[in-house]
Formats: sequence, C-alpha cells, structure tokens
Amino acid sequence: MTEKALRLGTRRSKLAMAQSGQVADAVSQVTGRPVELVEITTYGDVSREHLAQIGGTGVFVAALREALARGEVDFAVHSLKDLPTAQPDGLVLAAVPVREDPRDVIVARDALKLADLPRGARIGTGSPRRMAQLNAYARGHGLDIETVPIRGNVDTRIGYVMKGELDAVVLAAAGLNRIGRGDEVTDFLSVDTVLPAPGQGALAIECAADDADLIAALAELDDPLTRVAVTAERSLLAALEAGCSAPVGALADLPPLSAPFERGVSQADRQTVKEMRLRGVVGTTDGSTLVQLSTTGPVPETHEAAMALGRELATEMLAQGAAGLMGERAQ
Ligand SMILES: NCc1[nH]cc(CCC(=O)O)c1CC(=O)O
Repeated sequence: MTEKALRLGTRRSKLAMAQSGQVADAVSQVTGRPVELVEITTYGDVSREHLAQIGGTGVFVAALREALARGEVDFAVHSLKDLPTAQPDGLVLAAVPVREDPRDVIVARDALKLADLPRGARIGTGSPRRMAQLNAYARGHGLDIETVPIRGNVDTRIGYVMKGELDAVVLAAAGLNRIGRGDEVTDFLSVDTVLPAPGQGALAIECAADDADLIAALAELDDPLTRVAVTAERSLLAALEAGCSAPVGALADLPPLSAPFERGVSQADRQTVKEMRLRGVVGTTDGSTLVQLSTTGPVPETHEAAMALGRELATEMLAQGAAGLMGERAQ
C-alpha cells in the first residue's frame, strides 16, 4: 500500500527545480511519503520584462503562497533571501535546513579573481547591495571597475561572460552549487568584502499553520543554528524597513563555526558555539559611503532574542545614517 503523495509547489526555473528536488528527497525520507512536484507558473515566468515592474521575485513567492493557502499544494520551498520578512497569517516556516555557502562569488573570464580584474573591467550585477560593496572595495583598493546592471537567471548571467559582453558577473555560491555549476566560480568573495543578502544560502520550507502532522515531520529538517542566524539577519532587514532589493547585507556567524554550519562539523564542535556575531552593511550604490557595523553576543536562545539582536544592530545603523543611504536606489 502506498501512502498519498505530498504536493510540493515549485517554480519551474532551473534553480527552483533543483532546490525543490533536493528538499523533496529529504521530506520523503522524514515523512515516509512520496513527494510530487507541482509546477506553479506566474506571469513573471512568461514575461521577463514585466518582472521588474510587477515586483521582482515577490510575484513568485505570492503565487506559491496563494497555492498553499488554497490547499492546492502541501508545502513550498523558498530561497530565504527572496522571502519578504513579514510572515502571512495561516502559513509557517516549518523548517530552515542547514545553510549552504552564504558567500557571493564571481564568474569571470580567464579565471580572473576580483583583485586581478584589469582597468575598466565591467562586472554585471543587478543588485544594489553587490554594487555598493564592490564599488566601495574598488575605491579602497585602487581598482577601476564598472558595475553594469543586468537581470536574468543564472544561465543568462553567466552567458554574458561566455559571450564576452562582460568581464565578470556576481552570483550566490549557493545557487551555483545547487544547479551543479559551482566549478565555474573563479573567485569567492570574502564576506569582509561583500556581505551577503540576509538569509542568503538558506532555504525555507513553508506550509499551512494548521497542518500539525506535516509541521512536526518537517521539524526534523530544521537546523537551529541556521534558523537563529537567519532570524537575526532578517530582523535587521525588517527593522531597517528595507526590502529584498535594498542595498542591505547581513550575516550572522557562530564562531568557531562559519556557514555552512554542518559540513564536516561534529555535534561536539557545534556545542562549542557560545556566541553569535551579526554584521550588517548599508551603502550607496556608487560605494562612496557605507555604514557597516557588527555586534556580538551569546547565541540567542529564543526567536524573540534573535529578533532583538537584529533590531538593536539596525537601531545603531540608523543612528549612523543608514536610512539616508537606502533612499538612493539603483535602477
Ligand atoms: N535573487 C535570485 C536568487 N535567489 C536565490 C539565489 C541563490 C542563492 C540563495 O539561495 O541564497 C539567487 C541567485 C543569485 O543571487 O545568484
């Protein structure tokens, strides 16, 4: 006798299919039930041009959430960095699995590294956060680079380099790893140079708040260290009143561990974690001004304590003029 399949709502992009497929396997293991992928198509999948106007990745998240709320699917997998900070009524983030590599990387021609890019090099990124920090790094290191706004999925972006239209593009390591293109990275950007987006590298598994059996099963896939880190990062973002397209970077690490928190890390090592360091950055896209602060404290033991850490750092950043910098948007 086979049990009824769980329905996983997913976008059909290569990245979404890859991460949904990986989570489907894990969910199938913990529930003992087969998982069936249900493709959710949105207007944004049909028209790339309209995507910018109708609100970026937000449309995909909204469509998945509508399917969840209508009971058409049982759960959905999101890239946490694309997920708005406000949690809708009736839905819960039942699991935040172990974080992948949170760093940004470049894929450059001729295996070039960031520091070796020649004068006038053109680097593609549509992200104000990446532009701000790359331009600030260039100013501080006497590099002459130009950030070029681009859009599109991972394949499209790497294509600009392949075709010789750009010298490099910036991408998230996690996305490349998930679609099996991690070996094309030519340089991992230190988080001291480019702080990733809040939640970058982490996934969230969302389901209906009243689906108690599923919530209990999915809890097995939750990684408490990843959860506490991304909660603080997203609280910082929310308290700055910024969205996923704002020039805000945030990363919480748990010395002596650094994300990904479980690769090669024993349970004993995980127990040596005593503190969490939260770093945040906001800047103008030209890199002329950055507000960059960090705070270290005991690992928060509750959701509320992790939220408080993010809010406190945001308050300090706002006191140093962060709000004025976020007003400037790149387009
Ligand atoms: N905004 C697109 C997006 N959303 C999630 C990822 C992959 C990395 C992740 O899961 O954090 C990417 C691609 C990228 O930024 O290169």
